[in-house]
Amino acid sequence: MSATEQPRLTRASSRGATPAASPRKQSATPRKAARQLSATPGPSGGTPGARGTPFGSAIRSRIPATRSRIGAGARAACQSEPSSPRGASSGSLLGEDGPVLLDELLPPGLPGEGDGFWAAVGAGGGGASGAPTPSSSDNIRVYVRVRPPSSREEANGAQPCLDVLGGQTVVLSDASRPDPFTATFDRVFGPEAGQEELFAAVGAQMVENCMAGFNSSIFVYGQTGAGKTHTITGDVARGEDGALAEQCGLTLRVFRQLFDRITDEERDGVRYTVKCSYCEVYNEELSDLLAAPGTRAAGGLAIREGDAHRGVCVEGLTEHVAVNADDVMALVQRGSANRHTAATRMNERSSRSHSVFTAVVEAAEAQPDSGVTQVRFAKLNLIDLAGSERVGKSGATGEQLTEAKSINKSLTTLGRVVTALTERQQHVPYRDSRLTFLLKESLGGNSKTSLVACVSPCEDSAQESHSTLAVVNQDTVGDLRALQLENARLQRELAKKEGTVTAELRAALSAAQAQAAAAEERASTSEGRVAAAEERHQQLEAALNESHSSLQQRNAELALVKKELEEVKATCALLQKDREQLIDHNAALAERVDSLGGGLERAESAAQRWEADAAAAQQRCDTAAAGQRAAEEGSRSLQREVERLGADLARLGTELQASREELEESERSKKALRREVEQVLADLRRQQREAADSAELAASREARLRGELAEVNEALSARSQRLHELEATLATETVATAKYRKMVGEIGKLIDWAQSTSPLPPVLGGRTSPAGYHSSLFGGRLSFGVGGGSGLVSPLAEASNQLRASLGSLPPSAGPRPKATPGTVPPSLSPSKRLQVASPAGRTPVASPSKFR
Ligand SMILES: Nc1ncnc2c1ncn2[C@@H]1O[C@H](COP(=O)(O)OP(=O)(O)OP(=O)(O)O)[C@@H](O)[C@H]1O
Repeated sequence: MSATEQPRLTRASSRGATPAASPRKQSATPRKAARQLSATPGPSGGTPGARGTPFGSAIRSRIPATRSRIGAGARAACQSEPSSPRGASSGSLLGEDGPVLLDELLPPGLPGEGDGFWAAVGAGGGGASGAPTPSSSDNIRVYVRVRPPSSREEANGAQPCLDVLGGQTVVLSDASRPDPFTATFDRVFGPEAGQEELFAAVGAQMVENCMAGFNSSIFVYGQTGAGKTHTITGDVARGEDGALAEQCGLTLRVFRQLFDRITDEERDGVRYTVKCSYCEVYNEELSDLLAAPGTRAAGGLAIREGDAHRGVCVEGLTEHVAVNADDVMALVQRGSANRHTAATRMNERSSRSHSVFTAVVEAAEAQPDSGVTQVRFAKLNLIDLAGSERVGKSGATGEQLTEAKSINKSLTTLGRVVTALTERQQHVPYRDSRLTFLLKESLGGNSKTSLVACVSPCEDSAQESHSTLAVVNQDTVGDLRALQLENARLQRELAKKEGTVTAELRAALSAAQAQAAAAEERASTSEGRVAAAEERHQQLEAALNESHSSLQQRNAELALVKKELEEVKATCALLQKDREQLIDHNAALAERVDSLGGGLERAESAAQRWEADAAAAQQRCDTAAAGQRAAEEGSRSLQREVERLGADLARLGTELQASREELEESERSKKALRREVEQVLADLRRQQREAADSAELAASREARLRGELAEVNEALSARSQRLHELEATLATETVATAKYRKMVGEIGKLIDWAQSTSPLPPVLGGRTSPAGYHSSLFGGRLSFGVGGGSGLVSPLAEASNQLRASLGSLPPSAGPRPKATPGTVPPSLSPSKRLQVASPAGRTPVASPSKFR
């Protein structure tokens, strides 16, 4: 097995797998080998190799011869297309910056359009003179499929322009070029070829490649409406009995066979897991066609270059475990419904994106001798490329124009990548487009690729068909160059070997000649000896000839051995690496086995259960991932809610702070108020105490006053009695006083009369007095005061005045009250008058005289 054919056996299982194929795996059991060898023959007659040696030695051994023929054919093809110089017949496409010619999409530096850059395929034929030469490549095979004319084309009376010759050659007769264009491929399928035929030739081989551990891809390429989706997907409806529809495409057929093979292998104790993903590249954006609705990442998914084991990975791309072909189809149908499609002039439902359906097939096999579980991975990609189109013809504008530019750009990059790979250039521009970066592992290295170029049979699509056939053919030059280099190297090696062999032969010849000379010398001594010498000479000559031819044979064998040695060395290097890893792993395992001891068996059976659970868990994981994404969305909206609540909270916090301050302020005022209230209460209590004291005082004063009043009343009643007595006396005396006054009055009158010059005496007691005196009824004071002598005051008046003085404020006696003289104050009223004058207006005097009444 050559280094490039090393199956891609990658990661070790968690229980200690060997990362690479072990020698045991490569030399399949007779049963498996028989099964593999009996698989569908390769498209160009090759038989799939035994397990671990796909595209077996039969194919490999005939490659050099075939290649040299391809080289010659290709050169002839390139030179025999004078009628189609670059650009002259190219269709106009639209590049990033406007219309570009089709041939500008071809890799630079290549000769004319007869060159192809897809794989080591048959060279483009050189028109009538071109001798089509089929070829095969280990890693890339190119097929052409010519679809039947569509009803639209038939209705338009379109003329056919393609002929298929011998199953490998296609001849395009285009009115726009004088000579027909001829190209040869691994296989050409005519309009009559059905889906099953295509699968048998293309799909079945890919399944075998995948089962042998190679990354395998099928691309469908071609003009829009040429039949790519029909070829890769087709009609996925199933009959009532579960039978496939006649027009069912490659995908369902491939997976049906893959699961049949898995079932077979599982009988031998190998456990398989198939995880599928489905994505599309649309306008250079990668999106998951199986993502739950509403979870598609804006701006597309990111592609990362993972570690050596994981390779390229797409972040966030969902993987779905499939256990049979129906599961796969359900996924394909679900994803296809999410693809970007649009109605174009060429196709009612034209795919506007590149879609990549990937199944990662994982095989885990426990090694009975070591207990190590070997895990192998292989990827199977089914790629439906968006249709290349001539913008002018398709009439694309706006969004469709952008799509067309993006599609054409990524197809150009795909071509450049393939060229770089086949020319073994140091830099391969994988990263120039999403599609090539995504498919990095499936394009280079050990991967096996089949390309199906789809073309329309009708003349109105002749230019597009010509472009398609030219593009898929371009790789011949790369392969030719590689072959030329290889050829030169072999020539140099042969020359070197020939030099060595010639020298050896010359040495042998001269040794033989020396021997012959010696023999001749010896023979000359004797006749008999001469004859013997001659015989010996003939023998030596025969031996020399024999050794010469044996040397030539050895030389040829040496070249083969050397080549094999190189392959073996490369394999050994890989095996050595694997061995070292295995040794490391075994050491770790041995340690683990020691430590696990008797628990190993239990662990093994538990591990088997875990493995069984793993698939279910994976499915749960997928569901959980979808759930998680939904939860993330929920969490994002919660986050927004939280932020909104946060803002509310902040606002409430501010309000709370303000309220707190207000509260503190009100607390302070409350405290002040409380203090005031306490103060008021204290005052009140003090006043109450004072009031109580006052009340007590007042009560005692009242009691005292009451006592005094009682005493006064007593005294009053005594005095009243005395007064009554005195009044009685007064009454008596009043009468006497009246008489006395009358008498005094009359005396006064007499005095006045006596002092006057009046001759007539005053009337006294109703009679005229001689001195003109008269009686007057004026008060006693005047009467008593008249004359100004106290000797005139009666004893009664004096007693009355004394009584009044002792009573102070007593009201005038019930006796007759003297009339006031104007300008004087009656002495009986003066005390009360004084009190009233001293008190404020409207107020009751402090000591009411009422109680003394
Ligand atoms: N080999 C075939 N046999 C019968 N019908 C076919 C065949 N190839 C294509 N068709 C029909 O032609 C039409 C266009 O084919 P399809 O959609 O596969 O084209 P396409 O290359 O995928 O186009 P686009 O790039 O626009 O998506 C479909 O109706 C399909 O059924």
